[in-house]
Amino acid sequence: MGKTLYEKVYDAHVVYEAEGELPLLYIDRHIVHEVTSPQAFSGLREAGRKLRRPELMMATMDHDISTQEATIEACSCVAKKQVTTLMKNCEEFGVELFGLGHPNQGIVHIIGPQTGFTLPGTTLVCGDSHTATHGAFGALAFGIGTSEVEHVMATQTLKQAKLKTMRINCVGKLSKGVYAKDLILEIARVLTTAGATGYAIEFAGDGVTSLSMEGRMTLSNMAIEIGAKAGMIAPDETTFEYLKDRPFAPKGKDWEEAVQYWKSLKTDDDAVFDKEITIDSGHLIPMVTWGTNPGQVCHITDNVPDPAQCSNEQERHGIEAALSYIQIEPGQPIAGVAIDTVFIGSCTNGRIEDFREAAKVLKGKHVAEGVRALAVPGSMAVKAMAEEEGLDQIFKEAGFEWRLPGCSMCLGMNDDIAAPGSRVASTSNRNFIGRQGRGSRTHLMSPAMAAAAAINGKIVDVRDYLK
Ligand SMILES: CC(C)[C@H](C(=O)O)[C@@H](O)C(=O)O
Ligand code: SF4
Repeated sequence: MGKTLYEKVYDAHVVYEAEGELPLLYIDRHIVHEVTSPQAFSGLREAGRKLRRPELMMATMDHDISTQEATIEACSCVAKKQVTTLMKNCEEFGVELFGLGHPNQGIVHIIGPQTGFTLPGTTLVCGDSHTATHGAFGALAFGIGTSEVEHVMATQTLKQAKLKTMRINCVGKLSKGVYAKDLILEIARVLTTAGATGYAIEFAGDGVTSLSMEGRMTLSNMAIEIGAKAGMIAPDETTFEYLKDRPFAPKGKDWEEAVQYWKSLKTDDDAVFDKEITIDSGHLIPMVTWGTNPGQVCHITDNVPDPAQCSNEQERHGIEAALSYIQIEPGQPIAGVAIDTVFIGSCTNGRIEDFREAAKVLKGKHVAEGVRALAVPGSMAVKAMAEEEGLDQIFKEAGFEWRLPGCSMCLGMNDDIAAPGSRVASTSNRNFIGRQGRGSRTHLMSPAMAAAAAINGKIVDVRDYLK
């Protein structure tokens, strides 16, 4: 029987399998950030250990740094400590750090791919739940806990159970005004946030292969939001084209050999998945979340659910609680809901294409009165590219604040916090209660949809603005 893409990468990395224990996998790549690494470094220091392969690690700061000023002074108290600790640790243990102001600095899941550190067929880990993002390249990438971070640092291996496999076949290319973000939100609607628990997903079909690498990363990024540990996409010409000549990608003869190998990283025709589902991506329309998890989402033309019409008691309570927090009437249309804050950024939608698409909507327009709008590039490279194309001007002229790279209002660990009671049109990946600031409410959507919401002061169908 043939193998799936996941099985091929997993099997190629098993270094030891003791009876009755989980297989030990070799880890090719490890990225660290300021929030989940301090204890791991301390553990190593206390045990008198060194890093097994420091050259396979990359470090950056993203979660709680200021996006207004690239200095330690501009960081909050806790952030200052985490940032300086990371600097000291990287110095002491010999890890390459892309710190504040460095041209490679940015959100972990944006700088890995952009520098060619993320490669097909590798195992890649990071102490961060959205590590699945790198699976868009055909890497087996997943988030790990702090004790696992320490284990990888010390041994370059990790014990990992083999996951169940699921293929999500996306049939049909996305139409104008519909993006990878809409596709993953539709998948979350169909599967719910627990639908892929225990699985490694493979995203397939022409709805996926027609996407750019940026779009594919948006899909893989949110695999965790439907419960999956990994979200992989088979590497193809689009992948190779994206990676060629990136600083850490192989060069010359090594590149040729690597591409040869990467071409084998496809699910075999006779491989069997534990589960397969099909999504009609060809007829998809823009999506917006109405609740407090990414699975509570509907099409822009829909009304939010009415709990009174729900026969399942648990589901009814879930809807009631979400609507009560989010303050939307049962059965109300999602279009037309007023927003006062807009956030375009994060590891889901903080890439160059995201700013290009939002800028198309914003060009020559201004955000509605009373709307606070932030545009936060995912990395210094994205920022530089956007500025070279003049996108920053479009954002600024539209009344957006154009910031420095970081996680920013995705989770409000720095001072980019949504005000209590505010309602945010956000391109990030989590709409949990209070995620962007205590008492704030989040509606997840694509960058183009967020831009359209910004200029209208309410949730609208972006397709009306792209004619
Ligand atoms: C702070 C960090 C550990 C966290 C995560 O693991 O995901 C963050 O990135 C998030 O998105 O909530
Ligand atoms: S941008 Fe948001 S989701 Fe991504 S790593 Fe940062 S906090 Fe986590």
